[in-house]
Amino acid sequence: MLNHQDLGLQDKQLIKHFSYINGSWHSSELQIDVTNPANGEVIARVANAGVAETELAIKSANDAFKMWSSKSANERAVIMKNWFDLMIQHQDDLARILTLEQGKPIAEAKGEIAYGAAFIEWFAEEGKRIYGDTIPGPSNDKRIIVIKQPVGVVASITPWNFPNAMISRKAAAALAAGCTFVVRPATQTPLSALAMAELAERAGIPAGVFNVVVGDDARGMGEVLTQHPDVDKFTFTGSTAVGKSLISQCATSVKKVSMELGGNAPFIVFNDADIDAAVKGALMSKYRNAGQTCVCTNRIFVQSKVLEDFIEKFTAAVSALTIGDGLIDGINIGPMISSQAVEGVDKLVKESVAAGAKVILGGEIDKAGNAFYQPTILTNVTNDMPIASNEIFGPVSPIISFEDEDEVITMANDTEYGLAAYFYARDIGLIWRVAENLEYGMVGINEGAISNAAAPFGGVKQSGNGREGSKYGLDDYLEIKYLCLGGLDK
Ligand SMILES: NC(=O)c1ccc[n+]([C@@H]2O[C@H](COP(=O)([O-])OP(=O)(O)OC[C@H]3O[C@@H](n4cnc5c(N)ncnc54)[C@H](O)[C@@H]3O)[C@@H](O)[C@H]2O)c1
Ligand SMILES: O=C[C@H](O)CS(=O)(=O)O
Repeated sequence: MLNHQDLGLQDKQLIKHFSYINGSWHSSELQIDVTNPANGEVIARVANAGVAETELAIKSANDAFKMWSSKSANERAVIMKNWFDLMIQHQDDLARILTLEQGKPIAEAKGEIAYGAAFIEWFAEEGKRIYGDTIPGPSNDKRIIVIKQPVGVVASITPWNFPNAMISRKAAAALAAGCTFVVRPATQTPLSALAMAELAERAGIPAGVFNVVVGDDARGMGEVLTQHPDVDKFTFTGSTAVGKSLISQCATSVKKVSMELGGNAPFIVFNDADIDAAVKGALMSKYRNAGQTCVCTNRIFVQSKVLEDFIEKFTAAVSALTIGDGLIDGINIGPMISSQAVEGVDKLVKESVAAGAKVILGGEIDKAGNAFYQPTILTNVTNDMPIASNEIFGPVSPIISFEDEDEVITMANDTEYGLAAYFYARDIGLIWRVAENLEYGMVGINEGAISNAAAPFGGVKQSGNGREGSKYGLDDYLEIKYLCLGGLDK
């Protein structure tokens, strides 16, 4: 196992080995190995918390709620701004920790830290704008008043693909609203979450307000987080399959729920598109994090007149991508999270080739190691092939040709998912029709990078419910209370 010195951090105190509960670091007998997906090296061992520690974290959050929610929005904002400042101050170390445990290229990891911190900065301010209403009453002796209050204790489970930003996108909104927070991060990537807890403590976030429980008993810990009577709201980011199971668990106590789930993003190139811009946008939206993002392009639809031109330019661009250890500057494609993930992607490719798809680039596990999959392009793909109907979650671009607008809208919408969609066109009438007819929560128009803290991130259909980021992102952490003031005519 590497020791702290080998990890190359400026601030070695950012590597934490214990769950963070009620302002203290909690050891456990068993341990979990945290491995670098690029080479399989054990980079750290963390204590393996379980149901008991999860229950303790919820109790701590419940005990801290009155104190935290009674602070003014300004007081909470000052502390959250400290947290933001520390995240930016330690951006390089946090990014290195992230790449070591998750694999993404270091430049992307630095981008994720800035993206994650942006939610803390954004919601520190939004918390000051939680407005209510006064509504004209039905008679002159009554007044209707609406106030908004924090929902209470928030429990969450987050994925490995954005181990910093998926936590801060939730925790920042929760804390700004006056809620307290418990997160169980993915087992593969606990170090980023624990480093966030270390900086939260340094920022002055009080004990019990922000808690991180790390353990590999996902099911057992999940049952506590979704069913404990002191949890008022549950929020999850991950696959649709797991999300469905967690929603049903939350039903037992009618918890407030928000879900950020899977995707199957169409990327549509129309005849009048700027092809060079479309190639750039497709590269960004497809190959970020080796294709392991929920909003990654999953199907590329190209209108027939520009098909050959797009394929030629896109193939040249993808061929230029470099694959290797994410810690090496200039690497574009790092390892996937595991060799099992690679095998799953390779299976989709092979099954689709058997059904008639053609590999024009890549299509194999890379010589860099068994967790590396070559940036791949398939042509002659149809919408019903496995590579098109499944969320790939890997660096593979299936290209599907189409003739007209109605045909491509029908194909693009023919999925249970509805998270992100992208299209490139110039005709303003077509832009409005396509934007309104795509059944997705987020649509990039002549743009492949759409995620930012000011925008409402979320999906429709089986991609989830609720929104994270933007002025809408607080709604999931607030309850509306209606006050009816009577007897005012005396
Ligand atoms: N919509 C979004 O914002 C968003 C963001 C990131 C990832 N995702 C989706 O997440 C998926 C990839 O991430 P993943 O492989 O970590 O997803 P996953 O659903 O397998 O795991 C997500 C989290 O849930 C935990 N988990 C798994 N089974 C559980 C159970 N039975 N009970 C409780 N917890 C359980 C995991 O340990 C992990 O922490 C993709 O589908 C991707 O689209 C969506
Ligand atoms: O994959 C999950 C993230 O939500 C992607 S993004 O960084 O928010 O675009």
